[in-house]
Amino acid sequence: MNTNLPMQSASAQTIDTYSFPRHRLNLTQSDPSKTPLILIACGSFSPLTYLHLRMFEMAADFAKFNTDFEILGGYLSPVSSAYKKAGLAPAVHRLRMCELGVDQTSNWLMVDPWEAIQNEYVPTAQVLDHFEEEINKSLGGAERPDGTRAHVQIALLAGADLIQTMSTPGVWSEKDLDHILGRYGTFIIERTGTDIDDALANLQPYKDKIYVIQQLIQNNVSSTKIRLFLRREMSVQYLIPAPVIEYIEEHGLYEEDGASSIDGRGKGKDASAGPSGGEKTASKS
Ligand SMILES: Nc1ncnc2c1ncn2[C@@H]1O[C@H](COP(=O)(O)OP(=O)(O)OP(=O)(O)O)[C@@H](O)[C@H]1O
Ligand SMILES: NC(=O)c1ccc[n+]([C@@H]2O[C@H](COP(=O)(O)O)[C@@H](O)[C@H]2O)c1
Repeated sequence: MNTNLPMQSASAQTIDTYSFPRHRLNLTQSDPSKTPLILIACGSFSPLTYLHLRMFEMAADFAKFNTDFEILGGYLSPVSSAYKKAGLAPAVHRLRMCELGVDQTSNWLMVDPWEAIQNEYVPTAQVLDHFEEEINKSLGGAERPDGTRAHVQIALLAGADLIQTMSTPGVWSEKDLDHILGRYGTFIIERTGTDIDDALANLQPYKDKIYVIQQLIQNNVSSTKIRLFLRREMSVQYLIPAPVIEYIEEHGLYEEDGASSIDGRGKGKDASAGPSGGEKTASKS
């Protein structure tokens, strides 16, 4: 596979040296009757799993067979260290693991370090604005076969559990929800343990921009479970990309639980991870 490596590794970038990764971006439309689309997956990726990568492939198939979108690219945007969720490895490691995960396995996915390298937590609405700015303002959107330019639709790619949090009071501001779902839209991958109808019940005003994707082959892997396995010195082979496993071993990541990084925002998902897993692990089983 042509791995098409970036000019500068995402994990080596700083706020001062940042440049938008576009080494695999093909801003040329082949079907002008379709709307060009770029998918953005925001998350912890601590660590990256095969399901995080599969989400893009499932969404690409869904877009191809069920919508009038033409996918031109996909980005992983790891959250910054300021998120302080339990089990969150430092951003530089999560960026590198995401890069290692996509470099050898994909010819269209990229890792954008912009969100991860910020000193402050950046809400998802602003992350999507960053992509809008880079792709439509700086790069001028996509080129149609006749040479004219087309606006690229930016959309959030997420699992059903993330969408369910959109109905949980205090997690998302109304303004941000309206911005994300009203302006950009979202592709949602169903997830074991999350009732999709329940998750979408309060989001009906935005239903035209919410695309729900069934997992035809169910994969219930989560980063929480991977961290739990690693702490117990159990194998995670074939659950996450091999270069990511090597990187974790090399840097001694996830040897201890993330309890010390729990903050006051209820992000301590690992706090009760016992033999049968913590609260979040259990809900996804
Ligand atoms: N098995 C899965 N099925 C569907 N969506 C998933 C799955 N695993 C991760 N996702 C989605 O991937 C995105 C990034 O998630 P994140 O990095 O928080 O992964 P996670 O596995 O849920 O992590 P953690 O277990 O640490 O909370 C989220 O939108 C999440 O819903
Ligand atoms: N208000 C917000 O913008 C908001 C709220 C909750 C989660 N998120 C994002 O969702 C992603 C996944 O979060 P969790 O791992 O906490 O489920 C992260 O990228 C995070 O930034 C954003």
